Amino acid sequence: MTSDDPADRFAGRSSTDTTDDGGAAMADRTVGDPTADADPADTVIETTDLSVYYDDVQALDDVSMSIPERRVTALIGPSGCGKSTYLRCINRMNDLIDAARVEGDLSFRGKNVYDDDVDPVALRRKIGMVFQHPNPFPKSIYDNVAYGLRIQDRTENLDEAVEQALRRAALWEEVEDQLDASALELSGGQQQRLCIARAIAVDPDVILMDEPASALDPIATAKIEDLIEELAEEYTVVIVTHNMQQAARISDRTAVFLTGGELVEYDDTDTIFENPESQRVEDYITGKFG
Ligand SMILES: Nc1ncnc2c1ncn2[C@@H]1O[C@H](COP(=O)(O)OP(=O)(O)OP(=O)(O)O)[C@@H](O)[C@H]1O
Repeated sequence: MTSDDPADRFAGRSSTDTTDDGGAAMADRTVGDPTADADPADTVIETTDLSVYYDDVQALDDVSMSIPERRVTALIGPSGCGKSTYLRCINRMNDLIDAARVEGDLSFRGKNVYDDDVDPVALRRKIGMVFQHPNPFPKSIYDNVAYGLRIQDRTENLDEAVEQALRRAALWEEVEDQLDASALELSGGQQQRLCIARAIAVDPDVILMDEPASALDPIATAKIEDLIEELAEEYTVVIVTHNMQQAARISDRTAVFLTGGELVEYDDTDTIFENPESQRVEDYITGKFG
């Protein structure tokens, strides 16, 4: 019998060789109560004592947190506190950095993504990523979105899949008459939505976003923010942002990292911004440092 567990599709394992509690057993070891308003089974990503080093520099220090399904989780904190490092651990993009060393456990739907039997390429199909600067391929709009599907030989109903991804990325109406035009002719905001369409075309479970709007003007930023909120109806979204107002506007949960790669507080976004537990977090969000 084939398992429906998304994690099976990146690890090539049987449905019986890991726990099926979605990592809930570890929830009591996390900062705050990450699943206060949700069933613990809704945890998609569970980090336990995650530390990352670049050679001798420690970028993350024993980070434990659970990321809930179909919510927007924002990672905020001053420059260099490890937000991007944490994000890149989730889909093993840090594998591409020779100096990076990861310790601890990071599970995606109950399976440690650093286990030997995990294929990072397959993992990245389930956990897509959108970067700070839009990076469409120098190809047509259509070919950008179709790219991942073609690589996977999923070319049946390709036109329909491309249209659906562009619709979900709120770009279809702007590009439906110019699908063969170069993606590089689009505006920066459109290019970023195209990159989001490219990421969702392969049907991921999680979308990681590293400051996806920081290179965009306010109107394009507003569109991306609206889109992120819509995407969370279907996907789990984790976003790094320097913009605290943006985190407050669009996220459900907020994790505050401070210097040294320490996760200082993680809670509902309203609590973080209105009633943080830690004085250091209050000082940071009120602009006293950072
Ligand atoms: N490829 C790398 N090689 C060596 N050190 C790195 C590398 N990437 C990050 N670092 C170091 O790791 C620490 C955390 O960096 P990271 O980029 O994760 O922080 P950040 O919070 O995302 O910062 P920013 O908000 O400025 O993007 C910093 O001290 C940084 O210099």
